[in-house]
Amino acid sequence: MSPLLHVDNISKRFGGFTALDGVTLEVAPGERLGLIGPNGSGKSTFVNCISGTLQNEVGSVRFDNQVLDGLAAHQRTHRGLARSFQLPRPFHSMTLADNLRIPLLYTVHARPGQLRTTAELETRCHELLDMVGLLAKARQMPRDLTQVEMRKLELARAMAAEPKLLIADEAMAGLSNSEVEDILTLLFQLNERGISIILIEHIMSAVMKFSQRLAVLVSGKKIADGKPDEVVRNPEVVRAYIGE
Ligand SMILES: Nc1ncnc2c1ncn2[C@@H]1O[C@H](COP(=O)(O)OP(=O)(O)OP(=O)(O)O)[C@@H](O)[C@H]1O
Repeated sequence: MSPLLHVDNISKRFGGFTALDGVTLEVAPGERLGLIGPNGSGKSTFVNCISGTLQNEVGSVRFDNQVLDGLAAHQRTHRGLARSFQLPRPFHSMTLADNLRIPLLYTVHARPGQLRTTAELETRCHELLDMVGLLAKARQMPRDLTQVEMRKLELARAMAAEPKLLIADEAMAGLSNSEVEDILTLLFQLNERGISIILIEHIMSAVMKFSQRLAVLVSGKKIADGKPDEVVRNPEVVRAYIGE
């Protein structure tokens, strides 16, 4: 089976500093990949290059058999590549339902025929809020949400784009154990619907539970990629963490 995402040898510099140095990575359809690395190792830069927030100077990104190089972030989202942000970015002056209507409307325009009527759009909005357990708060504002609810809203907003691949960038940071479990359950449910997921996370128990495969970035380079229990025993990976 050909990979859904194929990142080939990408590099990114900020002035004289190399944040990503020739990283190659593949994600299969339906796969759950954990991406870890010490602080500043280049995980967010990698995600930003894949999702089009940043443009890599070297290398290429192919997704769903299309080359994404040069495309803007919104064009990549239209093609089925969505991400949630480390710091949720809702529209603060809008209700939760409106926070989903906006990306849903955007998806309609991007993919004509996907959602045709207002009723269909409302149904989808309802489904997304229900999926993340926020239906009862549809008319409330983001400021009324707890931290874990805010993360769920962020994931629902990413899901409004009907992605084939979801990149969850530190969706669990700062949450309690039970809240982490909540988010994990949600991510597993999304994966069961066939969505590939890249989980970027520092909480290792969550990463190990979730990931079918684990890749490790250190100083902008991929130093390991394979079965999670083998990767975490890899001496180079152990050194990178102990030396942090
Ligand atoms: N816009 C930028 N300009 C200059 N340097 C940057 C920029 N963005 C990131 N960097 C640097 O690139 C390196 C990689 O940063 P990045 O945020 O990708 O790491 P990370 O692995 O996501 O870290 P964390 O786990 O702390 O979120 C860091 O040294 C960071 O300071």
